[in-house]
Amino acid sequence: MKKIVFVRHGQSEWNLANKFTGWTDVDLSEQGVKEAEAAGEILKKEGFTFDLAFTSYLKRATKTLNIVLDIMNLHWIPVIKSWKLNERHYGDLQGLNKAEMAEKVGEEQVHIWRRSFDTPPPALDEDDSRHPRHEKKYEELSESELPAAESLAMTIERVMPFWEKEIVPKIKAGQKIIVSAHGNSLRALVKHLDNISDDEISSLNIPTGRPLVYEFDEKMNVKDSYYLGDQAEIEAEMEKVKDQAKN
Ligand SMILES: O=C(O)[C@@H](CO)OP(=O)(O)O
Repeated sequence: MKKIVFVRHGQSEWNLANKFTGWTDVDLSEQGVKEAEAAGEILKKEGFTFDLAFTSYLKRATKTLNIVLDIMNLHWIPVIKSWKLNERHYGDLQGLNKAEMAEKVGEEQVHIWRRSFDTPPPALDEDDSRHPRHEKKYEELSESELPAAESLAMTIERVMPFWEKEIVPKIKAGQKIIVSAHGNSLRALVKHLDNISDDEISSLNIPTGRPLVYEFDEKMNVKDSYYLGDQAEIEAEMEKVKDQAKN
């Protein structure tokens, strides 16, 4: 049986502060470290092992992966990092509080920014210091690849080719893989794997630090998918993500 494990990074400092984060490179919170440790523990307990890992360029995902691999004593496996697994770029909203914004512009508007399929948030100006063109870690990106704000649809356009080209062939070759990424880059993947419509994807929320397993048949059809851990707790965490912009 071919499998892959996805994990959204543990709670970040800005998840804790309820701020739009996107490509802002914030650290894990104390609770986020604990969530990453719990992810490693449950993967170990359930008998998972990996021979290859993927993560983004953002430290909340790379640190989560390092903690998981540390607990599983898998420091030695190759880790492939790509900006293509980064969180969706949240444009000019990055740094703003979600609930405060809902108070200001209304919950409906914030819901559109957070969960609509193809409406991007307001874009960053090119000379804004938060624009990725000013960061060394994105110097490999071409002009057309550098985002100033992304919708989920735009995120899908960079995540899915990476999935097809870099990850799927390795699953097919029998490699056991873990991907440590982000709420919206993982929503892009889950949308594809579960064949979720553009409308329905708006109600999908991914909790932090919970391993999500996908099982495939030989033709890479999804046979099963499930979160590891207490299902009631996981449901409650998904609801909390959904309600972040409630004031
Ligand atoms: O702020 C962000 O980058 C993401 C993930 O934390 O938020 P949201 O769930 O609102 O898309």
